[in-house]
Amino acid sequence: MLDKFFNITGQGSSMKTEIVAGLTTFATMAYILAVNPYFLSVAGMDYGAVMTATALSAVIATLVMALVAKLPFALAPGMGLNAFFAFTVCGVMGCSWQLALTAVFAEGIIFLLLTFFNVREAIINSIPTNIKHAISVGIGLFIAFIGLAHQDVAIIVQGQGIPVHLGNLHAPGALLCILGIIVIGVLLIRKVKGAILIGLLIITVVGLIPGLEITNLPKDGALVSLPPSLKPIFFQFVGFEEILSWKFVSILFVFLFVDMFDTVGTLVGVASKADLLDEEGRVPRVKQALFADAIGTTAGAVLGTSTVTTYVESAAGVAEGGKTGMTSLVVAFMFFLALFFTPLFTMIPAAASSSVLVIIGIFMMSPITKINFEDYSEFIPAFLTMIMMPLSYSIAEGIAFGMLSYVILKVLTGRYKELNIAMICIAFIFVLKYVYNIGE
Ligand SMILES: Nc1nc2[nH]cnc2c(=O)[nH]1
Repeated sequence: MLDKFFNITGQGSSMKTEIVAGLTTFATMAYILAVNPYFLSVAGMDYGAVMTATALSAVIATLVMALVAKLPFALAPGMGLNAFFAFTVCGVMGCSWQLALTAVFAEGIIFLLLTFFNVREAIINSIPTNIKHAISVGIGLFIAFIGLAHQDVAIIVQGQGIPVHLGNLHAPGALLCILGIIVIGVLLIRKVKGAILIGLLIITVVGLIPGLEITNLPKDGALVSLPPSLKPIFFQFVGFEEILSWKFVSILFVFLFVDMFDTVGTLVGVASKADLLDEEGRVPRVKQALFADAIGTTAGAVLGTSTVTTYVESAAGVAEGGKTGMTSLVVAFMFFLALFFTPLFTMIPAAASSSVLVIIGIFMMSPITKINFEDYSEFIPAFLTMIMMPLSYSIAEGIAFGMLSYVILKVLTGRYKELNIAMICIAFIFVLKYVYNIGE
């Protein structure tokens, strides 16, 4: 029945492949169950309640992705915007978390409307093919960088006088991450099914060796626990008088902008990697996928968490052969289980997930061969898209640099016939963003 509903065999996949893919994606995302509550608790929110909201919002959004869009993508509160929520909006700007949550809710509603009126779909379809390939490559570089620079791994660290440099390779976190890359690499070369998942488990077990202190053991030894109550953060929005301010509008704009281009980039990049794009380079059922994202953000804000987004980690399951909504159904089920087994799932150490991020980074690089290297009006924007993602630490900024340079170069070389109205509108919005420093 599930095979028929998701057309698993028809798409050249199998039930086993889809389940392994779902488990793999979940394993690379499980860290969010611990990290999101940690970030939002810095903003004053209740840690346990945010953990429940994180898992529940991931279940809801990923279920919509599985059952309505039938695509192998998983969703959860994003790491870029939860940091912006906690450290910029509530920290630097001094706003209450209730105001920040209201901005997330408003963003979710606007997203629903933009999706309903096909605006987001038009944006995705207007991205030039070479930039679409470059988005995948840029995400690859970005996630490998995230893995290598994770504080518990620190193979790449902040430099003194230079932006970054090599960290201490003798530290256990760095060594285990390197071991993870080698183990998964060997398994992949030997074509072992479930290579990423096996690698994750091996590093988690090796991290248990006494003295290493890599794998996070549950504090009181209990692996099962009831989910904490949502009550302190459920439906906590501010009134109209606080919404009618420039501060609120500028916060809302950043949530909207980053979420929109992050999601667009992730959908295009990971779908391209999964060979899911049609002949014209379009993501199938993209409207439904965007709908899942918008529902996730809106429901997440009601439950009490920052913007829910489509995760780049979905590339891990796709790399294991996941092609259908069955993969995401497994992820949704695992997030549901996680509500009761949080201590178990948060054992996976950063060294293990970071080695996976590096390996996925390598997978995401492969569309580089499809980029047109001969025509500089295509290659320069593609290059800027790729290089700006890791260096600005943002998928959205990478796309902004790529799209802006694309339009400028085509106009200045008299090739404006290759542009369409949507591209010009997007470039114009990016010009406004940079001229007025919105989001800085
Ligand atoms: N696309 C995307 N994937 C993520 N994985 C973890 N955080 C994020 C995020 O903010 N965006």
